[in-house]
Amino acid sequence: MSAVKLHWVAEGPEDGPVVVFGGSLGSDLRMWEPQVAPLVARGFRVARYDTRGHGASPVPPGPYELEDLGADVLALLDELGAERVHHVGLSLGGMTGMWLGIHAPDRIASLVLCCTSAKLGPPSMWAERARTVRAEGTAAVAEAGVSRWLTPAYRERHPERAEFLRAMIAAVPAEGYAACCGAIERMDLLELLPKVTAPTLVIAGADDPATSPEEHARPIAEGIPGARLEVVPGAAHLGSYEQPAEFTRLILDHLERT
Ligand SMILES: O=C(O)CC1=CCC(=O)O1
Repeated sequence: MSAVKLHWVAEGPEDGPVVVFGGSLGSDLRMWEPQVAPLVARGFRVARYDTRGHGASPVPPGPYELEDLGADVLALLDELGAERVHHVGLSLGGMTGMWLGIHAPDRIASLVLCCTSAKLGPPSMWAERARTVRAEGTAAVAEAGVSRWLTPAYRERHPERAEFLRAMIAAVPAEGYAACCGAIERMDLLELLPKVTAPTLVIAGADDPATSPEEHARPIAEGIPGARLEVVPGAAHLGSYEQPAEFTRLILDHLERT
């Protein structure tokens, strides 16, 4: 399949180093709002995109593969006129980041891989979720999604933010969400991680029920030469949203070192 033209927003100085942000399954580019102002204030050009099938990006019929999502980002870099960028991705966005680091190393100055996995099974779970979404819509999986994204304590303190995120998932087109489930179901990057040459920071949420630090983040950090692992307390799967200050501090520190 050929690349689609993603919906994106870029903020910050036009001549600043470009940092591209890719989000989780079920999200749109608003999930990165907490990171924008701090990075812009440090002189970065922040480009956020909606993954294909999500937000205001096109929804081509499935199946999608991870290479399609990667090709979409390479087309976005061409559109931005950016030869080489930093890529920050969370979950599905991190999987796309790994694909870019493996297959387009010349375009990637550094990687930040948040709350993600190089192989996320079982495949039957993704097939079942895709079936549910195609039959009943994304609203049917939105509540369960928020319960993986946020810790119960955060939800209790911020019910309005939990509702904002629930509505975000419920607004994703069913075919886009389901086709991305298929891409995750078939993804296996573990053996390819040693090919990544970009300086890489892996960030995990200590309380992430979907991509736990030990089962998912550590194998990535051990597979990518020179990668560093940080585990953030009090964060579930959408760690950059729940613990924005600590995730942003770690991201900025990594960007400014590379
Ligand atoms: O929704 C989930 O189960 C968590 C998740 C896995 C990949 C992704 O982007 O989100």
